[in-house]
Amino acid sequence: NPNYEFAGERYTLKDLRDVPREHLRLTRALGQGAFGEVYEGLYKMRPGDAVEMPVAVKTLPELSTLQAENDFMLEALIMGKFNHPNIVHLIGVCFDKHPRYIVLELLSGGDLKTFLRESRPRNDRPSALNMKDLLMCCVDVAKGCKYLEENRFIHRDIAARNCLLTAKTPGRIVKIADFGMAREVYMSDYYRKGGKAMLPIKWMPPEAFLDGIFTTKTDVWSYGVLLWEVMSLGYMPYTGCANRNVMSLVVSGGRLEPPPNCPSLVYAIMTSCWHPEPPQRPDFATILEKLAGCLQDPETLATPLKPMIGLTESG
Ligand SMILES: CN1CCN(c2ccc(C(=O)Nc3n[nH]c4c3C=[N+](C(=O)[C@H](O)c3ccccc3)C4)cc2)CC1
Repeated sequence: NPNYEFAGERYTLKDLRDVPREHLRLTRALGQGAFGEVYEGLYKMRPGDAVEMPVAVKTLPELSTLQAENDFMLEALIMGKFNHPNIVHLIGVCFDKHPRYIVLELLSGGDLKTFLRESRPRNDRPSALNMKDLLMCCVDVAKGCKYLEENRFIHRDIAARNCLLTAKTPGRIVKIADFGMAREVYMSDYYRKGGKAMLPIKWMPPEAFLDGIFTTKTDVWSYGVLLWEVMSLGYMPYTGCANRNVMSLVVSGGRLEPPPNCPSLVYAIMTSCWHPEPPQRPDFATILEKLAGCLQDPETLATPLKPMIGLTESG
């Protein structure tokens, strides 16, 4: 069993529950296969059971590089470490042979970015969402981020595309669901800087894309951009602006404008997450307090949702 060093701790595969392949059956590709190799499946927890548990199954293509194998395994090890209602739960792995499977909690509502875009008000249907719905989504993600912060885990890719919903209907819960594998979905969100890994520049603070410095305050900055994504109902940040222009804009103090009708209390949280000095950015406990304040402010809650008009945006 290879050991893995991560965040100062040692992991081995034996710590993960082994799911017998014969107790698992894949039923359909999820999200029109948009998420690469992720399937819905049914898992017979105990052989004699009549009931089968719906699950999501991530598969590793048979022809994968050793690096991909390791990334896949590391993702399972990382997720196996977490136990929080706002982080997608790992059920187990099938690593005995190819194709390798990671078996995860099924979230049937799809990703947060798609959900927001689908929820934009249309003339035939005013938005199904209100400000409270949006703020509750933000609270869920902040709770997941606070848990990661407490566990000294730096996510590095907090964004609406990497969050999933249990359902689209009220009572929905948002969970952080991607630890490095979902990025092929929104490739345009990533930028190849100097031939190195693809970087989500529009979600990164200056110290990260300039000096490769990642701390929990990196995730705070990204969370501020996620707030903007939610309040804009799923727009691409810095609409129409190329990544390298975003870098120079942000370095010289430029920031995202408030989305239309964004309550000032919420915009104030975003801008606090985008402080140039990492230590000056709030921690997630503070962010949650500020969000609680927004949820108790009648004027904020009464703000109607209005999508951005004018600029068409990509992605
Ligand atoms: C009409 N709509 C069409 C779209 N539809 C969907 C679309 C996608 C999903 C889906 O992927 N659900 C997942 N549940 N658990 C995991 C999932 C993905 N995981 C992963 O680990 C993926 O890598 C991942 C991670 C973060 C974000 C996306 C994908 C773990 C569910 C419903 C609902 C009905």
